[in-house]
Amino acid sequence: MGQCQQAESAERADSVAGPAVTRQDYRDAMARLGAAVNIVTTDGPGGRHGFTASAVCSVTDQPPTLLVCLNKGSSASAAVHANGVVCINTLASGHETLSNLFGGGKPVEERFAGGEWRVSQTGAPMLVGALTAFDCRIVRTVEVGTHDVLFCEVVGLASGDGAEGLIYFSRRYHALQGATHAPTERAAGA
Ligand SMILES: NC(=O)C1=CN([C@@H]2O[C@H](COP(=O)(O)OP(=O)(O)OC[C@H]3O[C@@H](n4cnc5c(N)ncnc54)[C@H](O)[C@@H]3O)[C@@H](O)[C@H]2O)C=CC1
Ligand SMILES: Cc1cc2nc3c(=O)[nH]c(=O)nc-3n(C[C@H](O)[C@H](O)[C@H](O)COP(=O)(O)O)c2cc1C
Repeated sequence: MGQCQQAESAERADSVAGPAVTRQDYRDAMARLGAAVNIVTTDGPGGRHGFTASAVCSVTDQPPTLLVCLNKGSSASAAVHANGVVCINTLASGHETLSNLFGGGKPVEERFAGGEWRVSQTGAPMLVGALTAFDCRIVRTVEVGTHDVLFCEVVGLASGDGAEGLIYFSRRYHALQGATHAPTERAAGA
């Protein structure tokens, strides 16, 4: 086996019988799957932290639950696990700079200085001006490969009046036109 083939085979996903899919193949395919952009924040005994996440998905509405995939190597990981709470702040168009601030490599204080925050019911920072925000307790964590899948039960919600969403697609941000609606705020089940 030549050097190139060896390197390629080392890059293949860890699957016994599955097709040969490299990490780069997978990422290139995922780049074609558009997703909302969120800043996931936390605070508590483990300290304040936050990271940008597109791997966020609704699981069930009873009890209202989302999942978030967090890279175990992220600088936010220890704080998220220690605090056991997160606020999933879904970004609106115009939040691209904030998304990049929380997208890695910046000190925590610099990240939070880029936005206006208030303290949610769980204590996690809630972004003023977020399209919508889910205040959550982490009820279960499942480790898969490089990531922890956090199952987050929603205990409070806040929706802003922003009309345009933000989508990450093809490694770029795109504004998404939507209908304007009145701001709401409520605890889950209310
Ligand atoms: N789920 C994740 O952990 C994601 C991580 N990122 C990180 O943001 C940076 C820039 O990303 P892009 O400009 O989109 O280029 P990219 O080529 O690194 O990623 C393309 C797509 O692949 C997926 N992806 C990337 N890294 C992943 C990972 N470690 N685990 C699972 N899925 C992953 C995402 O859907 C992403 O939009 C990279 O460092 C990337 O690792 C970005 C999106 C999702
Ligand atoms: C648009 C975008 C989406 C991202 N989505 C995720 C994600 O879903 N899960 C994740 O663990 N990291 C995601 N990241 C990467 C993290 O925001 C961050 O870079 C990573 O946690 C490492 O950051 P650190 O410098 O704090 O360690 C994303 C980055 C960007 C720019």
